[in-house]
Amino acid sequence: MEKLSNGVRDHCLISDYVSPSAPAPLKQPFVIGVAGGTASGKTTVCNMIMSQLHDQRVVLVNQDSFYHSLTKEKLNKVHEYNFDHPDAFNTEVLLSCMEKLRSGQPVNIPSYDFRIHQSIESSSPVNPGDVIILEGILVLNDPRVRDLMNMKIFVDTDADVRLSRRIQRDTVERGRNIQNVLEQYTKFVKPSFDEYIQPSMKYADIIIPRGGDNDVAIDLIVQHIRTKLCQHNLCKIYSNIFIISSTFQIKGMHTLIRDINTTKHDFVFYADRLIRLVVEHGLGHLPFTEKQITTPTGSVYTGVDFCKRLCGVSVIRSGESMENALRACCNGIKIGKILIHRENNDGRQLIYEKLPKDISSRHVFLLDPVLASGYSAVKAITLLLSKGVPESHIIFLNLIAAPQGIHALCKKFPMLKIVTSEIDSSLNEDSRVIPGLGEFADRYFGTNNINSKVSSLSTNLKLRS
Ligand SMILES: Nc1ncnc2c1ncn2[C@@H]1O[C@H](COP(=O)(O)OP(=O)(O)O)[C@@H](O)[C@H]1O
Ligand SMILES: Nc1ccn([C@@H]2O[C@H](COP(=O)(O)O)[C@@H](O)[C@H]2O)c(=O)n1
Ligand SMILES: [Mg+2]
Repeated sequence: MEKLSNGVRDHCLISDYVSPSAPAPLKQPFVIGVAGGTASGKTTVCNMIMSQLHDQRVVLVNQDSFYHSLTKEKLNKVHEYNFDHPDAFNTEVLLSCMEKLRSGQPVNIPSYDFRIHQSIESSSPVNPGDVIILEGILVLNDPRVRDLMNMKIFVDTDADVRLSRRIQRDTVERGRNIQNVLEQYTKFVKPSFDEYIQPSMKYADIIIPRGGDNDVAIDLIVQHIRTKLCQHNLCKIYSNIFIISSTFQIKGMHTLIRDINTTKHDFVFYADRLIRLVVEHGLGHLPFTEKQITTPTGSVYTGVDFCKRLCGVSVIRSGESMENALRACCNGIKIGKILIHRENNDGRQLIYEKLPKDISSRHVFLLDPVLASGYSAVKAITLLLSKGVPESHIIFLNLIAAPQGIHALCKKFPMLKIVTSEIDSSLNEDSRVIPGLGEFADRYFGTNNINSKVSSLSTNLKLRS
């Protein structure tokens, strides 16, 4: 009899439990905010990102479009107007447009003419995208706007460079003379930068020094957006794939475990941290019953009772690396094993299995850190089904999944749940995940040698002879 880490014994029937409402899959658009001082290169960076992606699922919204039009009185005293103060923008309209885009509705974004300080008649229709980039000097200043964002970027360019660019741009493109630009800069632009824009840099997840000159930063952002687009597609097609929400901590752990130069010690440490997160997320998909308890203050607390008829099944060898995390969360959990031999790219043979006898009455966590083509996983899941485990009681936990594997499993087993931490781009000709991390088991258990390091490098990079 097994015991969960809360010490409660295994006594409940699965039918006592209700299914949890599944955490919302990644269906809402991914919103990226790009802030920075005037002429730091925000518009240039966003245009570069847009043209590199060349994808209509990515839409760009400029905060400039939401400037209040100046009344006649204000126009007469335009040199006294502060265009760099938060009140210069109609943030209510910006928020309502962003909400509409986020909920999948098209919007008309106003067009603004810097020469006449007015919104002009024609507005631009913007279709809802999977990724929305919102760019402008103050987009990180207002908490309501900030809260819409999944990723915040600040373009940080030297003030002298910005001033010289602004003089150039505003005299050529915005109908100003040098005298106007300098006066406005000293009176309003610089003080507002110091008061509102510079302090908003602390909210940024990414700071891009040198703006459009920083090819490396732009490449990274483009790559990240491509990943998000791929995830959006898969999550739109399948409701049974769950990606743990990405944070820069998680991205950092992935960066370490994927790096060919990471030592075994660090690989194990960071893989273990990620595995623990995936296991905890997977546990959130188990059914539960409502439960009331009394606290030491004599008050009643209404909570939930975990499902206790669980087991793990690890796919030897790499799946064994996930056993400790599962044991740490579910004290005394039974863990079965499956050994599957890869015969060629698409052939898989079941070599060995040892599973709990009563597995058909348990919720099963299938453990394998990398989902590539899905052939091994299909073999493992087919075995579990043949033992009487209901498809809906299988939760497949892994760290990295390739789109091919997700398609294969989600199509064949629509009731199965897959919980992963990142979806990679594809498979190479050898059916290995790319960018991937090489042979997980070899790196985790320290059985890789220099030759295998070189061979994994050559499959990933195609070394010149
Ligand atoms: N890396 C760069 N090198 C040279 N000029 C640049 C660079 N980035 C932007 N510019 C120019 O500087 C001006 C301001 O850039 P822009 O992207 O409009 O900044 P922002 O939107 O932050 O105000 C534009 O005229 C642009 O062409
Ligand atoms: N009528 C206007 C409206 C705005 N400005 C200035 O534009 C700057 C914001 O645009 P960036 O592309 O430079 O980020 C802001 O600093 C305002 O001073 C303006 O001059 N006239
Ligand atoms: Mg701009």
